Amino acid sequence: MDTSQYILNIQGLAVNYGDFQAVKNVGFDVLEGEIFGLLGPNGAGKTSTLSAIEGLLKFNSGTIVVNGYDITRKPLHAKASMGVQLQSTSFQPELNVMQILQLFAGIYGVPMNKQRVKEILNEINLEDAANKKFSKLSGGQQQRVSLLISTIHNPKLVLLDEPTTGLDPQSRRQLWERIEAIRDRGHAVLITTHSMEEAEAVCDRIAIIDHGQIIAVNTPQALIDKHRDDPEVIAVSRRGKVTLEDVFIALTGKAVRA
Ligand SMILES: Nc1ncnc2c1ncn2[C@@H]1O[C@H](COP(=O)(O)OP(=O)(O)OP(=O)(O)O)[C@@H](O)[C@H]1O
Repeated sequence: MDTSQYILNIQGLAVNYGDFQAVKNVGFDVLEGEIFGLLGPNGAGKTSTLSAIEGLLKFNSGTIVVNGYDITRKPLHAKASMGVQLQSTSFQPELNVMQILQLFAGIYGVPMNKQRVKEILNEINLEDAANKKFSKLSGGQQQRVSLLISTIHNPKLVLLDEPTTGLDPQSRRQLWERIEAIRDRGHAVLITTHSMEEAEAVCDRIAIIDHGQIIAVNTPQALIDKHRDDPEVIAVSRRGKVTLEDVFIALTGKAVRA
């Protein structure tokens, strides 16, 4: 495959906290125009992997290349190629949406006058929110604003850490459509989620990580097809239909993680 299609390439990634190996020899690629899901039980190593990609965490070995830039050797270029969805708590609650968008546009060096802010809020059906304080928006509206900010500088790679947690079904579906729209504009999207329904619905490919190691990478459907007849999958499947969640539980075990 033409390696220029890889927006993110990770090889041999290891993250240790003291003597504890949280991420072991992790490798995967995210391609231009795909939504890639990183799935795993609590404590599997998803956030550690994401933090390493974001340049927030010094990793012990391996390479991470974003848009052709090695995160260790060319951190500024690599970071400029990424958009990270910040948690709602990262925003100043006293600022209104217009001020927040202009603040982040300024940080990224993107020209953004009031007219442009209104236009992009219009695109996400939030035209009435410009003068509202961020803290007064609903959870779904806050997520839409933070998704918008993650793409404000048109990054090649967008990193979304559990973007729909806590949203009602309508807001969740609307956010899925927005994430797909980001993909369809040619961005690569890396998403973590605990919702297998979400992964099945929006991810083009997924990787399952457990105890710091990647144990499967494929399209959701290919993983279901590959494992549908496994005795462990049949044992956990409910109501006769094999889902991605059944495969996930069969591969990672039924035990609840601490
Ligand atoms: N700063 C730290 N110091 C020590 N151990 C840590 C630290 N951060 C994470 N860990 C441990 O590393 C492992 C991986 O954690 P990580 O947060 O990457 O998992 P995760 O897959 O994102 O989990 P979750 O789904 O619960 O968010 C866990 O066992 C966690 O307890």
